[in-house]
Amino acid sequence: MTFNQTEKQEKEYLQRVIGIIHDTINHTDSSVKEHVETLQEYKDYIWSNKDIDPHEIRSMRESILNHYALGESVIHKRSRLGRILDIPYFGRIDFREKKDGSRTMPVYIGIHTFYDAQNKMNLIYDWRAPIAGMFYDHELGEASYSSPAGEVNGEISLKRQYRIRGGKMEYMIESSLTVHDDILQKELSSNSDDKMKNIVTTIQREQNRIIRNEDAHALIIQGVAGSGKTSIALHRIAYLLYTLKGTISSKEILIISPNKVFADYISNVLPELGEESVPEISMEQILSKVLDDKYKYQNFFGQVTELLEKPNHDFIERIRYKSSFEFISRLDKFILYMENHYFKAADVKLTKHITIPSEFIDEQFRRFNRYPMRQRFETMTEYILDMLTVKYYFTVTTAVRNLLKKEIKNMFAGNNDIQIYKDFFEWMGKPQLFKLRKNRTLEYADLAPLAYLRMALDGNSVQSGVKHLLIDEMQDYSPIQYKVIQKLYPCRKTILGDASQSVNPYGSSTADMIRKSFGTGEIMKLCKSYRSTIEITGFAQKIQANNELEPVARHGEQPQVLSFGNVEDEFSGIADLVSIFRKSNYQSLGIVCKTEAQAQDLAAKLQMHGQDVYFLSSQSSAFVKGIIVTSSHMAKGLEFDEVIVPQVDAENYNSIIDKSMLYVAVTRAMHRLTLTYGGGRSEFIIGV
Ligand SMILES: Nc1ncnc2c1ncn2[C@@H]1O[C@H](COP(=O)(O)OP(=O)(O)OP(=O)(O)O)[C@@H](O)[C@H]1O
Repeated sequence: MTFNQTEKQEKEYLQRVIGIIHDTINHTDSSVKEHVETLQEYKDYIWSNKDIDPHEIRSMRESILNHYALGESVIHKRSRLGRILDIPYFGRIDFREKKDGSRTMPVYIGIHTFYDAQNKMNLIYDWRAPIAGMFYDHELGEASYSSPAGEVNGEISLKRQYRIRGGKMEYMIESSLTVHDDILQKELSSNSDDKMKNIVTTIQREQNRIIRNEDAHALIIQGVAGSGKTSIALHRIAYLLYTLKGTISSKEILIISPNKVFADYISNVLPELGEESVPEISMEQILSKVLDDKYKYQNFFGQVTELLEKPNHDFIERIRYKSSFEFISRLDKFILYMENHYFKAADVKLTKHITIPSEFIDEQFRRFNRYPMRQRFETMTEYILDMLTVKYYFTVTTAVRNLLKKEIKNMFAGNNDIQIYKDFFEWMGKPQLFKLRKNRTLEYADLAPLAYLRMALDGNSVQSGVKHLLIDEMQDYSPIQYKVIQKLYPCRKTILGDASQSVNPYGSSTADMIRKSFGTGEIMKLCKSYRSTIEITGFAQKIQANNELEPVARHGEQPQVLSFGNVEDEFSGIADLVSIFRKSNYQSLGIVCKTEAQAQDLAAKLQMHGQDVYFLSSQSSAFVKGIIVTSSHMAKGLEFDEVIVPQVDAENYNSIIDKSMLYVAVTRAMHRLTLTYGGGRSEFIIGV
């Protein structure tokens, strides 16, 4: 007989579980109170007794620290319990192990484990627990999971999904499937939020494989637009924090994210899953730090803007070449060349009677070749002075030591970063590929090679505090950037992106290129797209086809392309669309322009027209709900219920990079999409 067979029984059981959670919360509250009172008692005692002996103080300090730690863990437990009251669980499987005498066990699955201490049983299993993995991976019938004691085989005889909100069961669905389509459809049809939400109730099988992959040292996820890459990567982090508890903590994970707005947008997922947020950083910050933040540089946003607004053949060539593997191999050869030609030894007169011959100094430079070049000076100095002391009883003074070190350093022609980098281009016979901008500002594409050179000369500063690195929007980074990353962060990595969504088409990387740069990596693909309706996905496919993409079966309105006679009419049309949006049930509207300048201009005009819109710029640090006017570059990774793409004119959208931007813009739409133009229609939307 099935445990909780009927919906009525399930509803009663839910209330029983909630009652037990309440009891546990009450118990936890009194435990917190006790800890607070005890700590207060200690404090009072210390304040009122001036002559406590040191022995007693020591033992009291230990007790206080103990109470404090216990109190903290109880508070943590209390907040977890508070969270599960709302949705204690969302799924159930009945599993019977293939073993004599074993009984069918109902496994209720939620965001956190809940153990009923009184009855000594687990009432809810964490979605990350090995047994819970079967909920995502298996249909009814034979199933297995890996436990610490080995593979457990058995059979799933029942599978249910529940929608519980505010502690009330809205409905339950019994299904033989992994995750029932109706529930997924309901999730996907709902409106967007101001922050990314967790998808723990509807994780799909192919997504679960990525979340739970513990083997790959570098897991590279190539996923089509809206396939859940970012969501999955964050669930994977939560999974790793659970599975590897004690060996990795949130602080030891680092996310390389494209900008502050995106970091803010995803910041809720881990806390929703009961984990702390993890630190984030940008690629530019990492590279600039390697160079001691010494140089002014054009940032990535600046590079993209320049490519969009003032595309210049030479600039494109510089970026393109610096993103090639040939460039890396030339750079490696140049480093070898420096090793052989940049150190010119000379005699050093240490005192009136002692001169160190150049041959001897040169020999030492070669002897210490296992050290990076600029690290040898100190070691060579020490070695030479030691030899002098041993052989000639020479007394080394600080002045002599400093003199010798300075002389040796001056024999090396590679002490100035920018100079050697310039030399490198001369040496290759391609001096035109390096250009310093006004005020000695480096181009973005030069930041990584310069950091690479610096690390070769000074040694790597391995960031051993980072145990797992997450890189989102992987397609926007070039192979040389990955080389630097690999040297700095030799830890495990999860890297995700979509080659079709590059805003940096001349300097982008595919999954294969990333694997080649790292020298290792397992590539996994996500081909199903969940964000947009079939109609929107079909429209995007006509702009830039991806044969691997499979849209989720969810229908909606046909995207519209609206033609206006001129820009003024187009603007009025957009203002009308904004008014229509306000009357709709949708929560978020993204007006996504090609460039930031266009977005700023449009936002200002709409504001003048009395429309309450928010201009999201590259300087913004938070995502807001409502009506946003922004550029494609900034919109990347975000999503909106409705998207309007203005100015899709032939003049505005005609290059490869324009096409990429248009693709990014249209794939941000979940439910409704409109494109407008006031002049000639762009070739990218002819026939769509
Ligand atoms: N299994 C799932 N259940 C419910 N929703 C899902 C699922 N997978 C993805 N989604 C939804 O699809 C949308 C896209 O997810 P996400 O932003 O993670 O995709 P992405 O691949 O990173 O997108 P892009 O590369 O286009 O920015 C989100 O609204 C997410 O909640």
